Amino acid sequence: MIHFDNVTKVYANQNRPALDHVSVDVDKGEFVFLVGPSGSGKSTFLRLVLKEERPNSGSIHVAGKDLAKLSNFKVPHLRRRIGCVFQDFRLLPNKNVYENVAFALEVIGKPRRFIRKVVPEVIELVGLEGKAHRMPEELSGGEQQRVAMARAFVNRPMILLADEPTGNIDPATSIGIMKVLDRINRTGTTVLMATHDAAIVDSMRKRVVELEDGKIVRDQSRGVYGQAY
Ligand SMILES: Nc1ncnc2c1ncn2[C@@H]1O[C@H](COP(=O)(O)OP(=O)(O)OP(=O)(O)O)[C@@H](O)[C@H]1O
Repeated sequence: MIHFDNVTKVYANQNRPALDHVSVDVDKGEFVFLVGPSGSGKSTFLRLVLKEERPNSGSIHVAGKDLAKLSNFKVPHLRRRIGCVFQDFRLLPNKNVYENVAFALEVIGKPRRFIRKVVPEVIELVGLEGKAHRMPEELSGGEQQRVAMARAFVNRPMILLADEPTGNIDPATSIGIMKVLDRINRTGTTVLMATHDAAIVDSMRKRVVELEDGKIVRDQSRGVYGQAY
């Protein structure tokens, strides 16, 4: 589903690569944690998957497509098939829960009847039934992140990228967020989550890919946050 072959990314005016000869394969339906210290290249990896950045060398395939050969006008189509969740939720403050989720489908032209059917289903999937008419400011951080996950998932993306999704959420609430990500993963969506949250990584026992100074230093199935000896 995601295939990096010897990928190097050096940002302009930087002498050290953000990613340095990275090769990794993520299969359809996998759940992968991307861990590593601040500045190790996790966000750069996610941006390359979305073709928000281009590598200096190496090749990247996403869902069988060589991103180097993907013309600019096809990039929005790629991004439509990849859901994104961020640390800071990024909800529309003047739309309620239902409208925030529905908006993701409206902008890609889905019919109103379809939207009315699937939005309540996804709101229920993330555990927010009964809260569809709340405004973001009337929700806890954990609930806002559930809305963001519903919005990212409502179009049934093949991949969900999560960049530090529990970064602004207390540990007890984070467990609920991870249950939703696990539920999304069980529908067949490939999940790639960048995180510093050791407790969460240790509790999930999923594949762990660790970056350090832009290099993969560990790739472990059913791993933990720190190196397990
Ligand atoms: N737009 C940019 N321009 C120049 N350098 C950048 C840019 N984005 C990231 N970098 C540099 O690339 C390296 C990797 O950064 P990246 O954001 O991918 O790390 P990260 O592991 O996601 O860190 P964090 O956990 O703090 O988010 C860092 O040295 C960073 O300073």
